[in-house]
Amino acid sequence: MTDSTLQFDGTTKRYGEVLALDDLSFEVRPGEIFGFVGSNGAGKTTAMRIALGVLSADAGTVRWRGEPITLEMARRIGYMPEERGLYPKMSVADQLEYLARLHGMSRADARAATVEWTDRLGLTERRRSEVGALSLGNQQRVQLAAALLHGPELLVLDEPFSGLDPVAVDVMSSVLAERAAAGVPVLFSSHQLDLVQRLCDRVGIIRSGRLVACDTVDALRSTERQLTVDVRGPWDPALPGVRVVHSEGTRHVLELADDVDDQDVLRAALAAGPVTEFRPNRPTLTELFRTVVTDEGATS
Ligand SMILES: Nc1ncnc2c1ncn2[C@@H]1O[C@H](COP(=O)(O)OP(=O)(O)OP(=O)(O)O)[C@@H](O)[C@H]1O
Repeated sequence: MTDSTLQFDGTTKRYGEVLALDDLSFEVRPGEIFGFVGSNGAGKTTAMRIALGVLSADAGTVRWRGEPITLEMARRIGYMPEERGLYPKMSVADQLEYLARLHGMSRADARAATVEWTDRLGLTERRRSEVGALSLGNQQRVQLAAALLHGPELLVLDEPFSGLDPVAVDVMSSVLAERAAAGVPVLFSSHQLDLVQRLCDRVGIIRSGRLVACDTVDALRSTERQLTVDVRGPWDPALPGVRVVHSEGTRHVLELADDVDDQDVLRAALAAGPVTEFRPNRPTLTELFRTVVTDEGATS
């Protein structure tokens, strides 16, 4: 494979007793925005750090453009680590120019890119401020600028949206879409599943270091047979082959096994009282995530 796909292949990592990644395999294709989601401690950061070569795997490989990622290749990646590594006493502009230079840019290019990205991310007025004096959201914007200003050919971003206000979320979303449209593979982790649902071409759900679902958002949302039923009366919807995803008052979201006839569910509901709502339900990514995670137990 010589295209710019990022590929995890059987990646496994232990921290002592903790199996943080367990035979993790998936790929992020050129031009694709891939959302990496999972509970706290599921293994997202570990996977991303291995992709960057910051951490080594115990088994398996991560390849980009068909090869294990070398230090030289890593310079062409835009990486946003979970633990943000900015120098608090340096000004925003000095910081960004310095980081751009580390990525091999000339002084003039580094300066121009700093101006461009600080303008784009709404930091024009903050260029001369010390990073440590900025609000957390603005520090986050600087971190994003740092990941983007050298024109990376692969983006690996650990929770890039956390702490951003809605305007910054929109800017960030459009930047990711633009980079993907230019053919860059984009991998990012997030707990903001509505955002992931809106933005991503494909999503990988990781639980205890294993990939438990990986597909387009549409395909994932179609895998469950769910119904929303509202019955104005006391009703226990836990019929054979029916799992109650959640109930709120008289309104229930139900997941049906393959052999359950939805008309039987309707008859049972009508026997309990007037049915004011009965419709197939396409779960949101958030609902799907809850199902996938709680089905198989909580993570550490
Ligand atoms: N340096 C370390 N030493 C020991 N255990 C670690 C270390 N780093 C991570 N772990 C463990 O590995 C597992 C995966 O952690 P990781 O940080 O990759 O998860 P995550 O999905 O990024 O979580 P979050 O959403 O909370 O950021 C967890 O059980 C965590 O406690």
